[in-house]
This record gives sequence, structure tokens and C-alpha cells, in this order.
Amino acid sequence: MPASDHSAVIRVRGLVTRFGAQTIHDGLDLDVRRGEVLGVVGGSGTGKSVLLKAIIGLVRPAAGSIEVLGEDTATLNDAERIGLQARWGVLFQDGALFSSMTVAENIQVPLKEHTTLDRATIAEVARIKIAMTGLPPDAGLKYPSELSGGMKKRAGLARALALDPEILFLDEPTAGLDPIGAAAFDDLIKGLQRSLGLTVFMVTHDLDSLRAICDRIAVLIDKRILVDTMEALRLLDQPWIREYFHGPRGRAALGAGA
Ligand SMILES: Nc1ncnc2c1ncn2[C@@H]1O[C@H](COP(=O)(O)OP(=O)(O)OP(=O)(O)O)[C@@H](O)[C@H]1O
Repeated sequence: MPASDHSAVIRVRGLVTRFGAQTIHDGLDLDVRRGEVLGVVGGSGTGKSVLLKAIIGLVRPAAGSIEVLGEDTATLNDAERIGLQARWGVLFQDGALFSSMTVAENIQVPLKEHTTLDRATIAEVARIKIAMTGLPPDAGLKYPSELSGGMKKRAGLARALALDPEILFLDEPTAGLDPIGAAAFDDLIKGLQRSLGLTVFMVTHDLDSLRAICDRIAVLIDKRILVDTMEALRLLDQPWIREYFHGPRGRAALGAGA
């Protein structure tokens, strides 16, 4: 494998984000490696979603730099920004589907926005994405209100994959799913990540997901990030990490030896 395959596809340096007087991140550094599944964890309100939004340009940093796929996101003009956005897909927590559109129409939105493909090809791509995410073929004709929670997530994932992105951002993908549905969704993400060579940035609270599919884990603590493998992080003597990995839920998810 060439050395460049190990290079960071997301490089955050000295990130500071603020809302009014509240500082969310203060000098945060993070590298996300090409082809890895990175799980992002941390206590409630520590800034996991804000970090995701800062990386995809929905929150403007007060200081620091964010490079995605080699592009410094602060210096892009509109055309460059749109070009970069086409190289990642995002699945927000609730799926964020347009309720007035069918699943197929939802998936077609980014294709219509970012490509010059004809209607028949766009419809065919949408059909492929529906199949890839394990939805039945007739799901394309359904409206979001007619879908179960798990199907909504799959439809959101199909839309996130519409443009064959290099990076997939997931915000709490298994939240609200029952354990069997969550495990199936984890399997789907891991399978797609492997077959498509995706880099996955996944905000989650779900210890089962972390164990099942993440290569490394980033922990938001004190407005910064600690990143390592789960095995290495679990050895750290840090109060939140101890509680998270060695508390009752951590022990249950990680096995009796945790
Ligand atoms: N648009 C906004 N305006 C003002 N404050 C915000 C905004 N977005 C987020 N915040 C604040 O930033 C902090 C971090 O929020 P964020 O949603 O990133 O937390 P989180 O770590 O994802 O939490 P959770 O696990 O509970 O979802 C919170 O205190 C939140 O209230």
C-alpha cells in the first residue's frame, strides 16, 4: 500500500469554536486517516456534533485550521467548496430526509445538484443506492413518514452515498434503533466502508458500535481530543474514560474482562 494511503484525509489543527461566551473547542488537533472508521465519543455537550459541523463547514471556527482531502476549508471559493462537499456524505441523526419527497427523490437531490447526469441515469443510481443500503426496491416510492426508524436511517445513508463520497460523516447513526437494528446498521456501515474504501467519521454513544466497527476512537475531553485504539484508551487513568469504558454499560459491551 503506498504511503499516501496512510495520510490524513481530515487534519484539524488548533481548532477553537465558540458560541457567544461559551468555548466548545480550544486548541483541538485531530487527524483522520484514509480508510479508517473513527468513532468520536465524549460526554453530552462536549462538542462532538459541533466538531462534525465545523469540519463540513456548517460551523465557522474562531481559530485554527481544518483541511479536508488536502483542501484548507477556510480558503475555498464557492465553486471549490461545492466541489469538496461532493466528496463527502453526511448522515444526520434523524436522517434529515425531505418529508415531501419520496426516498428515491431524496437520493436524487445531490445527483441533480452536483452532476449533469440525465434523468434515467439518476433514477438508476438511486435504485442502486437503495439496494446497497439493504432497502427493498419498493422503498424508493415511499415517503419518509411511511418508513420505520431503521429504514429512515438507511434511506439517509443511501442519500449520503449518492455521489460515491470518499468520506462518510455519521452523527449518532444507531441512536433510536433497537439492539438488533443497531447491530445490523453497524454491519452495513462496516461492509460499505470495506467495499467502497470509505473513511468514516462517526459520532456515537454506542459502545457496541465502537467495539464492532471502529479502528480508532477520538474522545472529546476538556475541549480537546485524545485519539487512540480502544485497547490503549481503556488503560488511561482519566475519570470520564474510566467511567465510560469500565462502568456497567462499558463492561457489558466490552465483555466481562473490561
Ligand atoms: N448553534 C448553536 N448555538 C449555540 N450553542 C450551540 C449551538 N450548537 C451547539 N451549541 C452548544 O455547543 C455545545 C456542544 O454541542 P454538541 O451538540 O456538539 O454536543 P455533543 O457532544 O454532540 O452532545 P450530545 O452527545 O448531547 O449530542 C453544547 O453546549 C451546545 O448547547
